[in-house]
Amino acid sequence: MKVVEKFTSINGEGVCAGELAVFVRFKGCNLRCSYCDTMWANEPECLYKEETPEEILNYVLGTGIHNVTLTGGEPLLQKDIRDLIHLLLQAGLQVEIETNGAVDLAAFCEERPVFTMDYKLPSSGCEEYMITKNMELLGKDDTVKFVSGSQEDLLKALELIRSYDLTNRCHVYLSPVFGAIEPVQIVEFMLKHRLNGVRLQIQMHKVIWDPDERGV
Ligand SMILES: C[S@@+](CC[C@H](N)C(=O)[O-])C[C@H]1O[C@@H](n2cnc3c(N)ncnc32)[C@H](O)[C@@H]1O
Ligand SMILES: Nc1nc2[nH]cc(C(=O)O)c2c(=O)[nH]1
Ligand code: SF4
Ligand SMILES: [Mg+2]
Repeated sequence: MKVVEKFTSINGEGVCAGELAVFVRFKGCNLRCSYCDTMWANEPECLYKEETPEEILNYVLGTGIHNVTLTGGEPLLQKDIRDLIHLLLQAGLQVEIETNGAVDLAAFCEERPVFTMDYKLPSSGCEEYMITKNMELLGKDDTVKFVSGSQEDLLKALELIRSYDLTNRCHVYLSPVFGAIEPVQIVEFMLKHRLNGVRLQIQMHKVIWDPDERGV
């Protein structure tokens, strides 16, 4: 598997935000979002270490931390990702996958990690690649995240939350594209539309550390 970084930190995003987590970041992505904060991991020349699922499991076990986040890049494009998910779950770890909404989740639903799935909104430039039937595969422990950079994005998120009844299916987060929209604008939008059951999320690691710092 093509690993570009592994580190321990607090999870800065999602339902486990604030808890310790081990991160494994994989190289390569099938999208190119306008705002991507880890585009370096998607570049063909990015250096990586080839590691087996067993080696990754051993690293994770060695940290003594129970939450594992697989991210990237797009982690579900790694050839051995199913083997890795299997090993981590078998070891009793809490496995979260950050995925971009452009990979069919049906293939990953037997042995179930927790999915944090983005729906890429208009300002990402990648909305056309969204596989909307993924929404129907999500359950109460999963999350749909709308990373929003404009009012147009927020209106699209609202439409999807309503049409898929997302707040009754899974966790729903609105998160600002870092630096593109003020969090208060999202709060105002939530109040205006009475978005009960939806949470605002700010990437906590970008508040704690320099926003461009890697490995945190
Ligand atoms: C770098 S992506 C990797 C996983 C997967 N490719 C995806 O997009 O979900 C991890 C998370 O960071 C979010 N993200 C990337 N750039 C961001 C930015 N500039 N501001 C806020 N969130 C960002 C993505 O939307 C995604 O939820
Ligand atoms: N601390 C921290 N938490 C995170 N949660 C999701 C991340 C990601 O890049 O997917 C991330 C990250 O890069 N750092
Ligand atoms: S899908 Fe994720 S990793 Fe890929 S470009 Fe978009 S934010 Fe970056
Ligand atoms: Mg990140």
